[in-house]
Amino acid sequence: MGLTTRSVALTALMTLVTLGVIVLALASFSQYRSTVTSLAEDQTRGLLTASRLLQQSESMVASSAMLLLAENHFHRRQAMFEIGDRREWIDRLASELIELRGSDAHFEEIFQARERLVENLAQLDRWVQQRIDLRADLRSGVGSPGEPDQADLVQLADVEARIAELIRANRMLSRDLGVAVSFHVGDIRHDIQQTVDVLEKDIARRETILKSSVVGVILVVLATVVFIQRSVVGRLVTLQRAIARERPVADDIAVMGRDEIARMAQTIRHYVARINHNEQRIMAMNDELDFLATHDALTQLKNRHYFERTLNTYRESLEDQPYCVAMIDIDNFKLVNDRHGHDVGDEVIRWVADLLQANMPEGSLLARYGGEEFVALFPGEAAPLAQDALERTRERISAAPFVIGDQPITVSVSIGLASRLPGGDYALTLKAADESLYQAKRQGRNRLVVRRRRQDDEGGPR
Ligand SMILES: Nc1nc2c(ncn2[C@@H]2O[C@H](COP(=O)(O)OP(=O)(O)OP(=O)(O)O)[C@@H](O)[C@H]2O)c(=O)[nH]1
Repeated sequence: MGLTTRSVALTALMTLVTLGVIVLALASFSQYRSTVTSLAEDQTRGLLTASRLLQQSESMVASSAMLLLAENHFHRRQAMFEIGDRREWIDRLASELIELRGSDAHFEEIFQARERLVENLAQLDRWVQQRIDLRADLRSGVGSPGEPDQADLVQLADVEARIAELIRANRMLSRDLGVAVSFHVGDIRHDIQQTVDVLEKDIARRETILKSSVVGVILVVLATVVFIQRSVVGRLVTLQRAIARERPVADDIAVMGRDEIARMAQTIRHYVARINHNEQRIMAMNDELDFLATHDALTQLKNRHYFERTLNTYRESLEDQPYCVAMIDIDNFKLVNDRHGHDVGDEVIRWVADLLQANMPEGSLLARYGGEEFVALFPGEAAPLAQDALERTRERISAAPFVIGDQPITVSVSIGLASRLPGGDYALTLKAADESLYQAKRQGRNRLVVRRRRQDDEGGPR
């Protein structure tokens, strides 16, 4: 599976889990809101209605006091009108309660108490009516004027007693009604408690689900981080380290898997291999160019350019130490070319170069100076050995003729050797060696002439 696919899968998973948590949280909030609304609207309204019902019952009983105190029929009817009004309210509030919670046993008690209360009040009304009439009779002196009728007095006392009894009964009924309403209120509170219990359980359950979901989200996020660290960052860092080396090696670039980074690593590996290959070719070409720039193609000796460049680097150290320079030239070389051809002339130059090189003391430098001419530098400890080495080589060249096919060719060299002139530089020393070479040629060739100290070297030659 590619990196893109894995990233998309992880992102989709994370999005799904996060969306799940959000939906769950929203659903919980919505449920809590509807439960709280129901608590606030229905059950709290039920409580309020019940308390108003209780108030109306008490008011009804209180109205019976008005009835009790009525001294005429007008006041009595007024009190009864008030009682009727309370009764209507009690009915309305009771219906409202039934609508909210449905009917139960306590409603039966409430309605019975209310019915009996209403009946008692109607009875009370009749007794009060009778009392008003009796009192009116007694005041108007019906029977014997000036003296109250004994029968009326007895009847009035009887009515008063019945009224007192009804008042007591009404108080009891009022208490029963209050108790029934209280029970009903208790039921409502029980309902509220049940709703709260269910809500608490539900909250606890959803809390557990939400916590698990949050742990799930954290795990998915951690998995994503680990995945990115291991599959992307870690591999990129390894790749970066492999190619940040001074000389990256293709085999050090790990190609793991078949995803995008693996393909990129494969491409980089391919390029590193190509770059290394090209670099090796360029270095080989550089070596070759360097060799060609510093060597003579025919003899493989160092060339004049290299010789002079080396002298420049030696210049300062050569000031303080002894050295000598030799110029070596093949004798009558034009004749070799003319008699045996240019190619044979080349072979002779190579042969002389090899012999010279083979006999040079350690630390010395030999170069082809041009044509059939060579130059040698003997710095420091090589200088005292120079003359012997050159003499020995010269003798070997002239003693062992160069043979081409079955034809021997006599070859000899003339050598001019000069030590460093005091106060003089390399160019003067080289010139002195060249003069000695010229002397050797003039003295008959095949010899070595050492530049001796002269009067005009004052300052001066040795
Ligand atoms: N085969 C061959 N000949 C060369 C090369 N370079 C120079 N020559 C020849 O070397 C010859 C040098 O001749 P001269 O300078 O007259 O010197 P010489 O004949 O050696 O005589 P002396 O130096 O006086 O002994 C010339 O004929 C050049 O053409 C080379 O690389 N190969």
